[in-house]
Amino acid sequence: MLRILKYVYRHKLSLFIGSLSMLLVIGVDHLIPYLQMVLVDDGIIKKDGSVILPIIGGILAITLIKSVLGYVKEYLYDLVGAKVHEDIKNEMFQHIQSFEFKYFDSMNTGELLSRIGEDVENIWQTIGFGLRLFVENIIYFVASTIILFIIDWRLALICLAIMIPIGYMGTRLNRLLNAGYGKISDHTAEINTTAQQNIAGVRLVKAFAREKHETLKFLKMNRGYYDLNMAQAKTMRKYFPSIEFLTNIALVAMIIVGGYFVLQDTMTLGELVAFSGYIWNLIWPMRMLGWLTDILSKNQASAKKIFEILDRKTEIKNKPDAYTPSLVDGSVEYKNVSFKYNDEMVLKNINLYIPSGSKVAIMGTTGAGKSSILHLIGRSYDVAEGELLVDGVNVKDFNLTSLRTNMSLVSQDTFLFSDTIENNIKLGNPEATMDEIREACRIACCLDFIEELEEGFSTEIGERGIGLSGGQKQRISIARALLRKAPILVLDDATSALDMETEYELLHNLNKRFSHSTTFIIAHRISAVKNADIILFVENGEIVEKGNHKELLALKGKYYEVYEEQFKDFETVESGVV
Ligand SMILES: Nc1ncnc2c1ncn2[C@@H]1O[C@H](COP(=O)(O)OP(=O)(O)OP(=O)(O)O)[C@@H](O)[C@H]1O
Repeated sequence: MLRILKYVYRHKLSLFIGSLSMLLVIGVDHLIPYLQMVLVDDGIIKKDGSVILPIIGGILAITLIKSVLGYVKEYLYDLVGAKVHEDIKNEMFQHIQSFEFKYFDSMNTGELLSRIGEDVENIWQTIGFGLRLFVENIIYFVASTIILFIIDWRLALICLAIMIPIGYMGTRLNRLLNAGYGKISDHTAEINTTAQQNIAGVRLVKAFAREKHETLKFLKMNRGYYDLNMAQAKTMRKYFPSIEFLTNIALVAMIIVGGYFVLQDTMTLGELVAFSGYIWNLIWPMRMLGWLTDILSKNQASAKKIFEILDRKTEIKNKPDAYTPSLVDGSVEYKNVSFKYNDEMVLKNINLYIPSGSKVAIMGTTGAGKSSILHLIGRSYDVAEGELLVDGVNVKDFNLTSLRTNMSLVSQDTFLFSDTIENNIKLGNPEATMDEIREACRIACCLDFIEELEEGFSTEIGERGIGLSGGQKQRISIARALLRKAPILVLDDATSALDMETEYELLHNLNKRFSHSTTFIIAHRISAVKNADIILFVENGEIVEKGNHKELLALKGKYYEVYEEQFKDFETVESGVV
C-alpha cells in the first residue's frame, strides 16, 4: 500500500484540495447533531422560537456546504484515482516492453493482460473511493467517539464495547478475503489466457473440430472461477450478518440506557438526540468495514502482482557507457559461442567470421539451432559462453537501440498489426516516403498484388480488414524489413510460404539491390541458398559444413545429400531456377 501511496503523492495538489474538502465536510457534518441538541434543549423544550429558526437555517446551510464540498472531494479523489491508474498502466507497459525474449517465452499473454487490465483497475477503485472512504471513516469514528465521550462517557463506553467485536470480525474477514482474492486473480489470468489462445487459434480449433472440447475446457475453468467467488461470498455471508447484528444491538442499547439516563435527569433529551446522531458516525464505519476491507484486500492482492512485474529487472540491458554508433559496417563474428535457453546447450562452440556485405545462408535439420544462431546478433538472447562481435565490438557493449536499429529481422512467425498495409510496412521506417515503400515492395515481390487491391496501400488487414495468404504476409514483412535499409538483414525462414520461383526472384532482387547489407537467410531450398557467399549447414547446435555452393557440393556431405534429394527431379533443374 505504501508504494501505491507514492503514486498518489505525485498528484499532491489534487489530493490536498480533495482531502481539505473531505475534512471540511466531516467538520460541518459534526455540527449537525450539536445543532439538533440545541434545537431540542433550548428551542423545543424551552419553546424559544428565536432559537428554532436560526438553527434550522444553519442546518440547511451546512447541508448545502456539504453538497458543494462533497462534489469537489469526490471529483478530486476520482481524478487522482484515474491518474494513478494511468501512471501505473503506462509504467507497466513500458517496463514489460523492456523485458528480454526469455520472459515472454514463459509468460502467457492472457496473464499479462490480466495484470495490466484487472489488477490496475482494482488500484483505481481503491484510490478513487476505497481509500478515501477508509480514511474518512476513521476520522468520523475517532472524532465522533471523542464527542460521544464528552456527551456521556458511560453510554459511549457501552456502545463502544459492543463495537470492539465488530472490529475484530472486520479484520478477520479482511484476512480471509485477501487470501481468496489472490486465488481469484490468478484464476482470472488463466481464464484470460485460455480465452485469448482459443480466439487467436480459432482456425486451428475449427479445423480439428475441437470446438466442443475447448468449450468444455473453458466452462470447467469458468466453473472454477464461480466456485472461488462463491467461497468468497460464503465467507462474507458468515461474517456480515454478525457484524450487522452487533451494530443494531449498540443502537438498541443506546436507546434503552440513554432513555433511562434522561428519565434519571443525568442526561438531557437534546444530548440523547445528539448522541443518536453521532452514533451513526460509528455505526456506518463499522458497517462498511467489511466492504472496505474487501476493496483494500483486492488492492493488496493486485498491488502485489503489479509490483512483481514492476520489480522484475530485465536481464538484457544497456551498459552505462554503451557503444552507440549511428551506422555499423555489418561484420559479424562468433568466437567460441555456446548458447542455452534453459539448461540444455543449443549451440556448441560456434566460431565464424562474416565480413560485412556477405550473403550467408543457413541450412540444417529442424531444431538444429539455425534460428538460435541469429537470435544472438540482436541480443534477443545472450550467449552463454564466448563472444559475439559486430564490427569487432562485443554486442553486450552496444547500446541496445543502436544495435537493433542497425539490423532488420523477419522472423519465422510473421506478425502484422490490424492496420493498413502502408502502416504495417512503415513500421520498419516511419519516415519513409511512398516511393521508398514502393521500392521495398518491388524488391519483396509484393507491389503488384498490393496495387491490385481496391484500396491499395490503404487496405486494412487483420482483424478489421481483409485476410492475406501466408506468402503475402511474408512478403509484406520482408518489405517492412527492407524499408529499414539496415546494414544487417536477417530472414529467418521468411520465404517458406513462397513458391520456388517467387522465392528465387525475391532473393535475386535482394542480391542485386541490397548488396550493401550483410544478409543472413535461413532457408530449406537449394535454389534459395546456392548463390550465397557462405552456406552453413547446422546439425545438433554445431556448424558441420561451411563453404559456397560449389565447395559444399564437392564435399559430398550433408549439403550434397539435400541437393541430391531436391534435384533428383530433372525438370526443376531445367526450369533455370537452379
Ligand atoms: N524459446 C525457446 N525456449 C526453449 N527452447 C527453445 C526455444 N526456442 C528453441 N528452443 C529449442 O532450441 C533448439 C534449437 O531451436 P532453433 O529454433 O534454433 O532451431 P532451428 O534450427 O531454427 O529449427 P527450425 O528449422 O525448426 O526453426 C530446439 O531444440 C528447440 O526446441
